[in-house]
Amino acid sequence: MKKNNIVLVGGGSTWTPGILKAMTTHLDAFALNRVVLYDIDEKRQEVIGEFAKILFKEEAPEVELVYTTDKEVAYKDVDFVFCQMRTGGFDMREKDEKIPLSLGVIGQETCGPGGFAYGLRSIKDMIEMVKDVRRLSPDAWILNYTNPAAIVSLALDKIFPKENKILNICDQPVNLLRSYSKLIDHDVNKLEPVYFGLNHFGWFTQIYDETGKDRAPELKEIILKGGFRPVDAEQRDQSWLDTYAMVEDMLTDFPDYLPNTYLQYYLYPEYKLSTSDPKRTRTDEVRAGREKNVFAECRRIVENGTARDSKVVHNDAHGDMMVEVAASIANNLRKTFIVMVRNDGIVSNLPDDSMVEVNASLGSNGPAPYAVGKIDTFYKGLIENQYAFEKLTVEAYMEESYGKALQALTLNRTIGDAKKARKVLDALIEANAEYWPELK
Ligand SMILES: NC(=O)c1ccc[n+]([C@@H]2O[C@H](COP(=O)([O-])OP(=O)(O)OC[C@H]3O[C@@H](n4cnc5c(N)ncnc54)[C@H](O)[C@@H]3O)[C@@H](O)[C@H]2O)c1
Ligand SMILES: O=P(O)(O)OC[C@H]1O[C@H](O[C@H]2[C@H](O)[C@@H](O)[C@@H](O)O[C@@H]2CO)[C@H](O)[C@@H](O)[C@@H]1O
Ligand SMILES: [Mn+2]
Repeated sequence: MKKNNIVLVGGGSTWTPGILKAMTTHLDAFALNRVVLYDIDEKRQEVIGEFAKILFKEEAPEVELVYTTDKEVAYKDVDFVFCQMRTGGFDMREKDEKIPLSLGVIGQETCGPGGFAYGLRSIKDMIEMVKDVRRLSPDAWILNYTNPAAIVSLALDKIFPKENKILNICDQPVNLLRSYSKLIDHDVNKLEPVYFGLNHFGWFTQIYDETGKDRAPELKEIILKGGFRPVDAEQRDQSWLDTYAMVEDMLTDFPDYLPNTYLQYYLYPEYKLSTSDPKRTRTDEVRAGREKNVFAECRRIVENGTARDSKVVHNDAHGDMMVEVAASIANNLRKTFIVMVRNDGIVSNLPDDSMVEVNASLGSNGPAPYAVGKIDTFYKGLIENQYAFEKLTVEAYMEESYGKALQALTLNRTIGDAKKARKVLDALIEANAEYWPELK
């Protein structure tokens, strides 16, 4: 089996320890030669990088581990790029959440005006990353997790239309599947989901088990009777528990399919707004929780010189999935994953150039998506509205157009009012002056 050279972009991310741990536990499936951690923030990178050296010395001593802030080192001769950057960091995520909330609309990392603002920041850095990678590693696979993945994937598809080695993926479907598997006490690896939609905007239509039986009806009944909690509820902050609980409401109103949790912001914007605190948002929870714990634990491990007793770097859906996706491509396994691809007729009554999130078999020639066919009016209407928002957002960036930005935000279901959209847009322009193109 070929041994791969990997670069993890956003090497100082809170998710990096878990991904590295997953790499060390999947070496039989995904062989490694060299792992480079790359970040633009030297301090963050050093803490996680020193931890990584200990982890790899203990769990995978044959693999070379390097960390750097030099992109010439990072992108040279790699087979796979795992990309998970956050342009503007948590300081800007906080503004994405708090500015809209202070103006009376939803403030969220990837949905509504927060996702719009984050999107305009991410696109620039993502274009630069793709160009750098292609200069230094023309054949590398770029596996992107950077959010807002819906907008990033659409922008990259428009800007690099001939690229066939960029794949955008989200871990939310796999994480939901793990939670369903717990509800019916079934091995998650034996469940086969069928899914359609846009990223953070989709539905599971069936959940087949190994006998071919669709378990979705049973799952819906269980959730409608007893609610829904994530598989790792003990490790979740309150906002994620509230989010999962909303699945019961969505199923009560729209019982056809099992919804992605992110649909709560589009279906119940007024309720979500009324239960949000503009002074304390998800960013505050992450800073006080995951970020603080991950960095403290990495420092502790470095001080002790061993990672063997560590809990923070445990595997979850995120790390496992990233490595399994890479393994399926590297070794032409053609396993099925839910990924983002250009529609091109997969959902036959949606625009060809939308980036849909659907099942695909994943091998060395990339994703081979499965056809979905026609979707019903309610779902088509919701998706077309959201897709128009995403497309206008990307066009606003590419054409540096204030008018398109205003159209995008006016269309978004979390706003739906042009005067509100203009207020939020103007406030976000001011906050993002350092990151966005000038919108004229
Ligand atoms: N697709 C998914 O389902 C999924 C799941 C989890 C996280 N994410 C995304 O992964 C990313 C990281 O999330 P996080 O919460 O760990 O954030 P984080 O801020 O902890 O980590 C991101 C890191 O990226 C670095 N960075 C910023 N710009 C960079 C650039 N141009 N080049 C290299 N590094 C850069 C930052 O310095 C930071 O250390 C975010 O985009 C997040 O939305 C996606
Ligand atoms: O608010 P955050 O930073 O905790 O999370 C935002 C991300 O949420 C989703 O990711 C889930 C993931 O699916 C699951 O495996 C688990 O690790 O929790 C994460 C949330 O904490 C979402 O899919 C990502 O796109 C978001 O970035
Ligand atoms: Mn996601």
